[in-house]
Amino acid sequence: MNPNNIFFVGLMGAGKTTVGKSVAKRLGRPFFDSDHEIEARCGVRIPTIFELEGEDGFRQREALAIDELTRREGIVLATGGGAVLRPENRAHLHERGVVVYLRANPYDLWQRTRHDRNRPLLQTENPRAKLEALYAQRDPLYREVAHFVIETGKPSVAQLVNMVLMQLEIGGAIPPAPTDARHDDHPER
Ligand SMILES: Nc1ncnc2c1ncn2[C@@H]1O[C@H](COP(=O)(O)OP(=O)(O)O)[C@@H](O)[C@H]1O
Ligand SMILES: O=C(O)C1=C[C@@H](OP(=O)(O)O)[C@@H](O)[C@H](O)C1
Ligand SMILES: [Mg+2]
Repeated sequence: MNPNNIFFVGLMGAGKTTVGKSVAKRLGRPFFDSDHEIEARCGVRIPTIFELEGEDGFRQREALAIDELTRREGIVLATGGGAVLRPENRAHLHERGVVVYLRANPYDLWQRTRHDRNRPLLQTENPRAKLEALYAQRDPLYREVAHFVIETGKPSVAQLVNMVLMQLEIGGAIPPAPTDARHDDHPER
C-alpha cells in the first residue's frame, strides 16, 4: 500500500466520482477519474467507445489508463466500476495507493443511475437486475482490492466525505486534521 495515493472503487452509482472529487478538494490534491481520462484521450464519450470497440476495447483502454494513473504520486483517483475485473488492475490499485470501496446496495445504485444514459452496461431492459448481477460478481473483487470499505446509503455525500477522511486519518494515510481548526469550531472551549 502506498499511503500517498487514494483510489476509489465500487459499482456504478457508488459515488466514486462525486465523493472522490470532494475528498481531493478537501485534501488539496489533484483529482483524476479514469473514465474522464479515457474520454479525453479518445475524444469521444464512453458509450461511443463501447459501440465502436465493444466492452473488450474499453477494458483495454481502461487497463492502460489505470496503469498510467496509479504510477503518479499524491493523487485521488476515481476508477470506473469495472476496473477491478482484471487482476493486473487490482494489483496496481492495491499496491500503489489506499483503496476505498464505496459499498451500496443494488437498489440504491439503481436509483442513482436510472436517469443517466452514459453507462452502456445499464442500457438494458432491466437495469435493476443487471446491477444485482454485477453486485454478486464484483462485490468480492472490491473487497479483495480494498483497504477500507465505506457503507453508503443513509449518509449524504458531505457526510461520506468526512467518513472517508476519518478512515484515512485512522489508517495513517493522511495527517490528523489540525486541532486549531477544531478549536475554532468551539471557541467556548
Ligand atoms: N451517497 C449518495 N447519496 C445520494 N446520492 C449519491 C450518493 N453518492 C452518489 N450519489 C449520486 O449518484 C450519482 C452517481 O454518482 P457518481 O459519483 O457518478 O458514481 P460513480 O462514479 O461511482 O458511478 C450522482 O448523481 C451522485 O450525485
Ligand atoms: O461498471 C462498469 O463496468 C462501468 C462503469 C462506468 O464508470 P462508473 O462506475 O463511474 O459509472 C464506466 O467505466 C463504464 O460505463 C463501465
Ligand atoms: Mg464515475
